[in-house]
Amino acid sequence: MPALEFKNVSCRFPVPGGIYTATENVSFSIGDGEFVSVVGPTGCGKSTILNAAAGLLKPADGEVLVYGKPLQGLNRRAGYMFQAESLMPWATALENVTMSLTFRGEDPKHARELGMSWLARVGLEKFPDRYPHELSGGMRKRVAMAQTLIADPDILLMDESFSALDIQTRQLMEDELLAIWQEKKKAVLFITHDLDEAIAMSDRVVVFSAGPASHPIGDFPITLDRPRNVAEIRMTPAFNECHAAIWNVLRDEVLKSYQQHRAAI
Ligand SMILES: Nc1ncnc2c1ncn2[C@@H]1O[C@H](COP(=O)(O)OP(=O)(O)OP(=O)(O)O)[C@@H](O)[C@H]1O
Repeated sequence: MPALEFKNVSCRFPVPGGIYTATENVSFSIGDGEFVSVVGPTGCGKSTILNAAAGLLKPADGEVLVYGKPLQGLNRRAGYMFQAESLMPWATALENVTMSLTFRGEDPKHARELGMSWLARVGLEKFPDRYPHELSGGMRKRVAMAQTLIADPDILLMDESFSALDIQTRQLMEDELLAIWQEKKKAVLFITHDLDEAIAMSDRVVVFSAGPASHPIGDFPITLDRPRNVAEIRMTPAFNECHAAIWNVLRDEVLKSYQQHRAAI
């Protein structure tokens, strides 16, 4: 049974003068423990689909199934990691990481121990008492990753999670995420505008068409060996073959989207 399934999901938004159909009849699924990336031109509905999977947005038509059950309300089996900073500025790194456990009423000693083990897992065991403004952007992302993973969600929803980072830090974070994923085997829906990142990380890459009424137009299995080092794998011929095949489909959509934006200016 898939961890997450989109069945004919259409999402529409009221806009001045009418209704904008962002996505139309989106159907694809993510198996338990599978890492799936969604790529597509800007504004094609990637975040919209992720919000529908999180239960933050109710589709106008169709449904999202979580382990076979129609999603109603928030997706409680999922953890989210967005592009924007999600840490509480008034809480230390450790307090941020353990926040969900604290809200759940977990024993504080247990929460602290688990929090410290997650901080160690992301390489921040020496900084439990630092506040977000005392950490670098990469360190804050590590705290956010530990904060998401400590709740042990079955599904990870990640929206451009690393795109604000410099390239070296980004690759370190990607490797870190892959190492944790390899160990814990969560189902991952990974939204990115970066095709290289999508291929390096994923088991499958789903390509969305340009909007409006965006929908999947390609679903590519990525059979590159694991474990992967995201910087090294980009230099292999197999990676380049995947890239060429997917870009062949994505290129036209990116051009369409670019022309639409130019026409709208
Ligand atoms: N609340 C909203 N009201 C009106 N239109 C919206 C709303 N949310 C999204 N849209 C529109 O729906 C389309 C899809 O938006 P979405 O943010 O999902 O795209 P995206 O693929 O994630 O974009 P990007 O790659 O630029 O982050 C866009 O045209 C956007 O303007």
